[in-house]
Amino acid sequence: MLSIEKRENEAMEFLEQCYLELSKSHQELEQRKTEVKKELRETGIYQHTYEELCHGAKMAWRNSNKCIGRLFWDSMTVRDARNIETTEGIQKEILTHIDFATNHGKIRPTITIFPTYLEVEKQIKIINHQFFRYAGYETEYGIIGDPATIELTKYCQSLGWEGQMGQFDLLPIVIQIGNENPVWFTIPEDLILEVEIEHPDCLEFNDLQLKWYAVPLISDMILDIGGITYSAAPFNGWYMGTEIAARNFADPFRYNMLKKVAELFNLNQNKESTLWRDEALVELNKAVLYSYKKSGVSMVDHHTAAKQFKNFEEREKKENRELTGDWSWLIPPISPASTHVFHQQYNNKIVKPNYFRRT
Ligand code: HEM
Ligand SMILES: N=C(Nc1cccc(CNC[C@@H]2CCCN2)c1)c1cccs1
Repeated sequence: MLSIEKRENEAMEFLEQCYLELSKSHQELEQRKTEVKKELRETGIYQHTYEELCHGAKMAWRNSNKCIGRLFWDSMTVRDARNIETTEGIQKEILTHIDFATNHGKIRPTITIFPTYLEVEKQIKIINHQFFRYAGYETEYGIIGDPATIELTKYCQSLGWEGQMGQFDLLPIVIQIGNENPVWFTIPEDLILEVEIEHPDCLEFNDLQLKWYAVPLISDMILDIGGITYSAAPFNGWYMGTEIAARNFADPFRYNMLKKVAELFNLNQNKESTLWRDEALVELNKAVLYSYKKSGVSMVDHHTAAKQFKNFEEREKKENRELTGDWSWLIPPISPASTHVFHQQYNNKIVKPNYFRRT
């Protein structure tokens, strides 16, 4: 927990940067700093104006070193849900976020910010890592579904949720206020947009019966703006194809599909040097990009994403802001050296506002 002193310094630093970027007058800045100092001294916390909250959430995205998608940082929709206090209210806001962000496939980067409290017993926590995620089941015949969610699946079952033991059962969303009993709910069918994965040139690809959800919606990161941390601030963008095709479907500890794809394309798996893994990965990535495009669901390929990131680098330079980045996350998992990112170094300094993993 931040000391009052530390929180005040972070608040002042944020207000100076934020008001400068919003071209506010010196007067407005000084007046606001006085107000915030007073509120902090009296209550130990302070309430952001909507403008500060909105710009702060965008600055946090702009400062996310691991994110290749930051060119569009200023165009995010920021939904202020700080007036919501009940689990019913939270559920309604979450479903409205999903509907608005999905937008029938033309995905809108969006964040919903729930209230934050000093009192631990009032803190809102969304248990899920992402709103959309498939269940993982350990059975005596092996694992069904996504191995990455086995623990969360067991936890949801302990709360009374019953899965269908399928490869792609969407898990419920679980929220908890303070130490109250967690509340769970399923996402209504009409709000769920998924993409069936097919290959542009190989009909048998459909036999793999692969699909994935349209909207990546991270719900377990903490938004830190000017010394205030928001523990429930779910945000979404659109997927980069490699996330699904080179990791979720390809990792041996996820859906582990490379062998099956190689069989489908009659690739010679007798020795590594036939590069059958690499060929299977490319076919899988082509299928994912083709399927999202065909379904009208937003997605970016890793080459286009790298070019957009190059634009971001140039624009940040023009704005006289020091670019920060985490090279090991910014390079895509396939053909990394075919992008400029691989051949460049990035300063991995942590700048706030930012999004942080829950510890
Ligand atoms: C608009 C399209 C976007 C694309 C294509 C994109 C792409 C990515 C990718 C590929 C990663 C690496 C993820 C992984 O390897 O697991 C990433 C990480 C990240 N992105 Fe973005 N992003 C987008 C929008 C956003 C938005 C709207 C936010 C927040 C407002 C955001 C914040 C982050 C953060 C915090 C991480 C690091 C996550 C972690 O530490 O685990 N991104 N992004
Ligand atoms: N395209 C996206 N991908 C993304 C972004 C942040 C975090 C994640 C999930 N990363 C964790 C997984 C699991 C370990 C390595 N990757 C995905 C977005 C998700 C939300 C906004 S954009």
